[in-house]
Amino acid sequence: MAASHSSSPFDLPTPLPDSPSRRRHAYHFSTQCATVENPSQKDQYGSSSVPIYQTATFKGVDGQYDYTRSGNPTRSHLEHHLAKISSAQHAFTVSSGMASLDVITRLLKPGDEVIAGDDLYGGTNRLLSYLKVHGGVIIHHVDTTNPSTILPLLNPGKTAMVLLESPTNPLLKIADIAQIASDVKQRTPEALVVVDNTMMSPYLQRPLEHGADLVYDSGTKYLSGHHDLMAGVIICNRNDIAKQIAFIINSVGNALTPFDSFLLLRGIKTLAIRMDRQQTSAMSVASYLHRLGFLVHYPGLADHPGREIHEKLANGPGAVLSFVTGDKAMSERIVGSTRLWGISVSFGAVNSLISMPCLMSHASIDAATRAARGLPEDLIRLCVGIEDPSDLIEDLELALLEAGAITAAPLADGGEHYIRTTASLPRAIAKLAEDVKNTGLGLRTTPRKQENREWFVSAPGKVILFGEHAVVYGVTAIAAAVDLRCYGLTSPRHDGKLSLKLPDLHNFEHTWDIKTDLPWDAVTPVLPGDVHPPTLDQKLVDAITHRALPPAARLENAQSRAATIAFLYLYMVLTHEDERPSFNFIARSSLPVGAGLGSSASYSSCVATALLLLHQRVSIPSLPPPSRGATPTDPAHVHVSHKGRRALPTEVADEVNRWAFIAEKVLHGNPSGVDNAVAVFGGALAFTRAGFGKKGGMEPIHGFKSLKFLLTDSKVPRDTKALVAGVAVRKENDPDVIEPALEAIQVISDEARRALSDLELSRESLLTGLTTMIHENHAHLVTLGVSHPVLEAIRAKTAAEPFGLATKLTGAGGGGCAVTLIPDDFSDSALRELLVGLEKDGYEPHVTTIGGSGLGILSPYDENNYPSGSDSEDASAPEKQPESLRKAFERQGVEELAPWAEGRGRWLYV
Ligand SMILES: Nc1ncnc2c1ncn2[C@@H]1O[C@H](COP(=O)(O)OP(=O)(O)O)[C@@H](O)[C@H]1O
Ligand SMILES: C[C@@](O)(CCOP(=O)(O)O)CC(=O)O
Repeated sequence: MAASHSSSPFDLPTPLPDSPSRRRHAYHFSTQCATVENPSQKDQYGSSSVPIYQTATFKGVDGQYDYTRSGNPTRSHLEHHLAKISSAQHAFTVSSGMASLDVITRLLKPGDEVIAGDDLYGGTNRLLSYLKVHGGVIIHHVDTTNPSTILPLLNPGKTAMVLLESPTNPLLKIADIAQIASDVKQRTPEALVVVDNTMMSPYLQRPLEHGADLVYDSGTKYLSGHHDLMAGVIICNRNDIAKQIAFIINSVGNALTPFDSFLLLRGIKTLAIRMDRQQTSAMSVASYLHRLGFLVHYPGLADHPGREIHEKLANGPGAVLSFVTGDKAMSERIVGSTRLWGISVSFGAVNSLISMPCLMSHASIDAATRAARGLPEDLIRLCVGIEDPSDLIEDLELALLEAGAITAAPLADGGEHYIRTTASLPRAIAKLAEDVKNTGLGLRTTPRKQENREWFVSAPGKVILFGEHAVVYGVTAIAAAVDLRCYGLTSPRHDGKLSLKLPDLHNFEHTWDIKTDLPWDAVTPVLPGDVHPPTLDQKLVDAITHRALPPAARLENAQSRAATIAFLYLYMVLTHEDERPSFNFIARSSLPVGAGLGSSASYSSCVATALLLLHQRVSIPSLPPPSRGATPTDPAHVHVSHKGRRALPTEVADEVNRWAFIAEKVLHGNPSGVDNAVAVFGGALAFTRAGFGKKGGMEPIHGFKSLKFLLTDSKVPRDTKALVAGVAVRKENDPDVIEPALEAIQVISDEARRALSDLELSRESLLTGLTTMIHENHAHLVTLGVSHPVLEAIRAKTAAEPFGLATKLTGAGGGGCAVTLIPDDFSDSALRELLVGLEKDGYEPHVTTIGGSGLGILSPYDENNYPSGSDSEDASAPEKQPESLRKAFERQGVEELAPWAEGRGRWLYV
């Protein structure tokens, strides 16, 4: 993991790459941990280990230090080192993790309100309860796994602090720190977002980067790693808060002692290496218990409900997990039977520990509150150390056997294996059902209603500025929404049929009898609340391909073939039991199809949204009914100045994004996910795919809106799937050429991200920098083998005098589109001349600004304006009835599509 250094003043000895062409990488985290250097505090004898200044006072009057309560050189070294590895501006160390929270909560005043989680470390809960009684502070406990539960409690002028743990202790629940921090900043900007990061350490998670104001760690745990000291760490970036924290620590007198500072500094040097080992073993232990059938809480497991969010926030699942047995006495027996696992509170040491939170770390929370907050009495927490994982699993297995939690069962081949004893199964099943029910988009308790609405949805295409192809291998891509979109419209049927119409693809159209024409025997439905596995169900793809596609003659076009399979795949896996909605779906796009502008992702996003709405797996927020009749131009609601943006909740966007990614997999084989992320979330993003040894996720970039680009469609068709597969082959055959190109592209993306977010960078430097980076990124794409003579011709034309512009291919390349940066001082007449020249050569140029809205859904309040476009009803529809939305949609020319759709009413956007 490369650390981000831009915000830390402690930039030595870490080198910063100063030009995209000079590949000099920032030191990785483990290097930084091991390298303790503070240039402003050189040791007089050059000692390689920081000395312990075991002194209470310092002589003299004008020295840097006078009294160890206020400052001590050993502690300064430690704090400098902690700020460096946390990429933070300020770090403080105190006598324990709880002392950190004590210092932080001293920022509160009587009457202030604090919002905290409902699954919290017992000590945190105890201190908050104390403050409630003695400090007049109002504490709200909420389920932080659902950011929307916090919203109603955000009380401007009152809410002073939002206190989060993620993962929580001990249930390993995940809070979307980034989403919550953004909500808090929007509604109660004065409130501080505080995160207890002890479970993760700065190696795995840096909440300041996700919008937190203050982060604290119990240094007793992973940072020190040996359970031989107590320490607390507080980090922050804001100078005003840092000043107050320093004041409180000095006043209270709980700063870390010189000797403990020395020990903590020593421990930190091995943080990364310990955590890597502990995390890998934790994954093995979690998988082992999961295989036996226990309900295991660990964000590394595929079925963990918060896994995707956790992967966005952190670089790994950590080394703490918990599980239930269904029986408190049995749990006690298991804990008592282990030998290698020490029965102990705390976690983070090199030795593995086992505990029952309700009897130990969380015993200070009374039983009724524990029950109310869903903390099971039989919960066992495991904190995995660095011992050999096979010894750990064997010890656990023997303890499970001794306690009667597992039993030997015969295998068909005559061997035997262990299975969980059935006595505790009902409880686990009940819990599972409860978990599913509790997920926001979970199982419906009411039967499905017949859907009579027409759903009109749309999603934008994208332009990748930097990082295409490389993004498939974990390199960051910088991409933004374009102002061309795909539109999808559903209309209900009542005849048990399903139809798909794709006017852009040779007017492809087909209708299926849902019961008889689709290969239902091949589908494993994904139930509401569940996520689709990371790989496609090839059996279903094959069954659709061979048994559900229309005759070959009608589907010789590979594009409509792929689009149909993607549509049917989603339709079938989203269907469960006999809930099989009957409707027509039609998609049209103002984007060129297959030109590198993400037409497939915008189509996938429209399909996913339409199907999720029709399968009633997502719903859009309800508004009060209009006070007067709506018309196509007047939605009859209060005017909303932000034009519908942010009206679709994040849960809907996330769910659509997950399913659009599945459709993209059908269309592309191995998509990175950047295209569908832009299609759903809109704006401009720095996107990194998860799973390449570094943090995956996306970050919005704001510096794009003012830039003007030219997108030139070369009109040379190409196939993303084949181009991506081609790069994979070259990477395999020629790693010495391809790997350095991928690394160089990462440097460009990092640099571009930094430049675009740097508000102080002059416009001229930004444009010059982007120009260089466009040339360099294109050169690397040539190395990856995805350019095309026609793209080089467009580059040459735009670069030639008098234009002198920088152009690169965008998207998969091999034809498709090129993107050209238009600087501010490029005259209108030169632009006209360039456009005419490009058109003359047979290309299709399009001047655009980027970064507009993502996924949109037409608010359904206009449903009365258009009768349902049901095919089965059309025949009997009286001529004089107004035209159906579907008919009008089909009739629009491609140029009019966007303004016409806009005029249909109020669009809600992500
Ligand atoms: N308007 C549309 N209607 C139907 N299918 C579409 C549409 N736009 C894109 N697709 C699907 O996406 C595929 C194009 O994907 P791809 O080659 O990656 O091009 P792009 O670079 O535009 O995303 C098409 O073959 C088709 O299957
Ligand atoms: C080449 C790639 O980086 C982008 C593909 O974009 P498009 O399909 O050409 O619009 C592949 C991907 O990110 O999935």
